[in-house]
Amino acid sequence: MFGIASEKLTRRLRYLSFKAMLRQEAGYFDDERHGTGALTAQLATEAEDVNKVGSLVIPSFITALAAIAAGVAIGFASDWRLTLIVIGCLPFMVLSEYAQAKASEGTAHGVSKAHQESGKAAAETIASIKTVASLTREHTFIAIFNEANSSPHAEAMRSVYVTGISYGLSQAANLLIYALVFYAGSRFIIKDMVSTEDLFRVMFALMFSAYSLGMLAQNASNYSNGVVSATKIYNLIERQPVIDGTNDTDGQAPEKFFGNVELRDVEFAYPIRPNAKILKGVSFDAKAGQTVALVGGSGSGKSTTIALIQRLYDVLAGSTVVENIDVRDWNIRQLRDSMSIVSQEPILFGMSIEENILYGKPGATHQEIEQAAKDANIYDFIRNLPDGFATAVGQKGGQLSGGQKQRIAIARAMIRNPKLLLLDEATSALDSKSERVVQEVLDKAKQGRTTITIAHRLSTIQDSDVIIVFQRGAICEQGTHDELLQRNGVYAELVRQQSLEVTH
Ligand SMILES: Nc1ncnc2c1ncn2[C@@H]1O[C@H](COP(=O)(O)OP(=O)(O)OP(=O)(O)O)[C@@H](O)[C@H]1O
Repeated sequence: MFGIASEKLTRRLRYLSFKAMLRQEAGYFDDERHGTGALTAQLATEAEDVNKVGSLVIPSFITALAAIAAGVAIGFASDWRLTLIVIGCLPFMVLSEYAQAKASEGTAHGVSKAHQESGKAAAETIASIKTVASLTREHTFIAIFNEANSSPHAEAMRSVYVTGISYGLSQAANLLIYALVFYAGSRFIIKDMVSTEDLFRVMFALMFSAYSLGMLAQNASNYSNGVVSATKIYNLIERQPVIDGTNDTDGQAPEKFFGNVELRDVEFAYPIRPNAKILKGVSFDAKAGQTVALVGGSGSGKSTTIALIQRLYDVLAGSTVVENIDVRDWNIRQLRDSMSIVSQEPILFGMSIEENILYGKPGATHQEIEQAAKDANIYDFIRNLPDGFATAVGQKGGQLSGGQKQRIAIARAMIRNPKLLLLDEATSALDSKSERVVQEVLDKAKQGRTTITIAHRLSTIQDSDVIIVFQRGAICEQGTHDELLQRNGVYAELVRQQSLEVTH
């Protein structure tokens, strides 16, 4: 009964903590202390700790209480002197069981923590197997894994000694206590103070009580682990995120969305590095239907700007305004639903092509899915696959080429028919042939919507209505391609550098 109840509670806690994780704002995950690895490990193990309280600690507490009551009653009904002697010895027996449990539990914890470290090294290597193989660095990573494994090995060796010695000591203590009680009992029998039956009755009744108390003592450590884990889980569940991506009730949304975006004197620093200003007074407009390009050196704050438009973070000062509403006043789900983003690394889920596209617009008809695939110029490819739209893409889309993945990601973005399209270097991870195909798709996709695009290849954004040039977190120039060339400033220099790269 307790087992069933605690299993149900564990499932609920897992559900609530996963839901809580999805509610947290992006900055929460940037913080290494709350890295995804730590949180998912928390999800897996801490609910289990709480489970043990219900399935082990509570039942063993009730069993121990019942066994002690019965043992003491039987003992006193048989012989009170022997009963008092055995009761006097009980704390020592319980203590020795507890010490043994504590020692082996402590070392087991150390071993499993050490194994987690080496497991992390192994998982990271396997996940990057192609890079490891192409760098021919297999031996390096085998050595790293071996090194990471030496700590669990040392821990395990320590555990063997500690567990062995503490087990031996606790068994010796128990046997000593038995010997003492039998010695006292036999003296009583010789003196005719007690019968042999009574001696064995008292012994067995109270020994079973001691055994159940020992079990309780062993499980008591699970109780403290359970409390610590429950506190962590509840802290996560009860944390009120500043930006709650699952909240679909609060906030407002405009009646009609045209795709107007406005940044006003935006100052920003990432929560993990609050003193490093990333954006310093950034202001620009993207009017409905315009194509606005963000260009500039690496690390100048372009992707950060896109993240602020999606309200993955909050600005420190100034405001990000979408359709005349500050993003902080928008309903966060409606804000994000009203735009689509295509980024450099297309992220597909390990499901079918159809399911992946459907994530853009749950409930879309098959016709809409096909149309989105046509818009993304991937329809013919999908139709020629043996399983068509039902083809599984593999984990992270691993069974597709970069260009195919990107076009499916574009289909997922286009199925929403977004009025605001954000493109964060959507073609820069592709080879030149795929890049051309995807660029054509994107050029078509820009029609009839506001597009904010980050591009390194300046030739792809020359026709933009406005080009915004970022330099170290601030805008240094903005205008059309021709205006900026005439100005002969940073943009013109970037164009010169790229044409030099092309001609060389
Ligand atoms: N999650 C984060 N936490 C802390 N700092 C970050 C985070 N993401 C980016 N940064 C830092 O913010 C700065 C701006 O990064 P951002 O990605 O916006 O630049 P970018 O102009 O898009 O660069 P690139 O063209 O290389 O993609 C960089 O210095 C980067 O190290």
